[in-house]
Amino acid sequence: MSVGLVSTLTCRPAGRHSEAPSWPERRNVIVVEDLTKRYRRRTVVDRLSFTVRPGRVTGFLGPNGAGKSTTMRLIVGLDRPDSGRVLVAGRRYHELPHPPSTVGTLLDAGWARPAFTARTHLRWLASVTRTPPERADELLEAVGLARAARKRVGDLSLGMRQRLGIAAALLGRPRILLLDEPMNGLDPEGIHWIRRFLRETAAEGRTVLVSSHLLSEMALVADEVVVIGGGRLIAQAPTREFIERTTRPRVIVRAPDVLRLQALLARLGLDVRGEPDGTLAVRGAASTRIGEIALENGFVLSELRTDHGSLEDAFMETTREAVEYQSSPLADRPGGAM
Ligand SMILES: Nc1ncnc2c1ncn2[C@@H]1O[C@H](COP(=O)(O)OP(=O)(O)OP(=O)(O)O)[C@@H](O)[C@H]1O
Repeated sequence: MSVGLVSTLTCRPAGRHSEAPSWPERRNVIVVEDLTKRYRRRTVVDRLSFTVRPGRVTGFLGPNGAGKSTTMRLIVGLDRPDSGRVLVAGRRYHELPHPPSTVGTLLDAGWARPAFTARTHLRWLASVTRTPPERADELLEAVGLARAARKRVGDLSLGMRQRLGIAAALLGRPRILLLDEPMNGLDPEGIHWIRRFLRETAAEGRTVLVSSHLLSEMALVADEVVVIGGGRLIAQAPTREFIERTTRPRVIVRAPDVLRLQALLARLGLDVRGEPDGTLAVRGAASTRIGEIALENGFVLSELRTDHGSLEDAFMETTREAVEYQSSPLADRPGGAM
């Protein structure tokens, strides 16, 4: 599949709008301000504020039911907030002069008419968004669906429907992309493609907000994360900083005489754990100190490094209290829930 798609998304010349001075004017920024949404009596987005900036991929993370999709719908005016506001490129979504060229969205890849072919679906969308029909073919090629162009939407696999949804989001050559779980159902090649695509899109100065539960993927692709739980903001930070601030670093040590070294470090009051791969995970001292202890006591080390933990560790740590739908210990055991 080609990633040349990104280079086909050309930016339009910057234009200034005449808004009230208090409204942000920066072209590609999404500002979510004190946003609240209730369904019946239930508050699902709760005084949420964050900013999504261009030139980077922003991962939108949260446990099931945290309010990510609702927030995305509110950003593009598919739902009305009870209070607060969202500014997209300095305006409310419905005030944008030509929304498809400002914001491209993938919010529900399943909404296309099943009887349409992939090509008809995209061409139909092109006609309603006043986009040249050739763009549909160009995008089918770019997202790897050229050979499935004549297949009915209803016959496409989940991953193919995701690709079609991404193509639809790109029709208007938008400056801002909002993608809700774009990796759902994609095969490894598709995931590799979307990773490159997101990075290249951000590198072109566009704004990318992408939600996903695939935290190892988000660790690779997201420069920054917005983490929510129970509709509230938990964190907004560069991904690395979020991980380092949230997880307790461990020093990983590998040594031929691992058991004696483990005993020594434990005697010195350090928290030492033997790992299944034969390394020691040590907490309570920096790697330099552990190196010194090893040297002073004649131990040979074959590995010594600091492990800051993963995005998943940081996510689990920060969202623990906000997790609404939690599996029971029984279901954690292989076959336990059967
Ligand atoms: N139209 C609606 N009517 C009533 N409740 C709704 C509606 N849409 C969403 N909700 C509720 O709002 C809460 C937040 O849902 P939302 O889909 O935004 O969460 P999410 O973070 O995207 O979850 P997931 O990761 O599971 O997709 C959920 O409890 C959901 O049931």
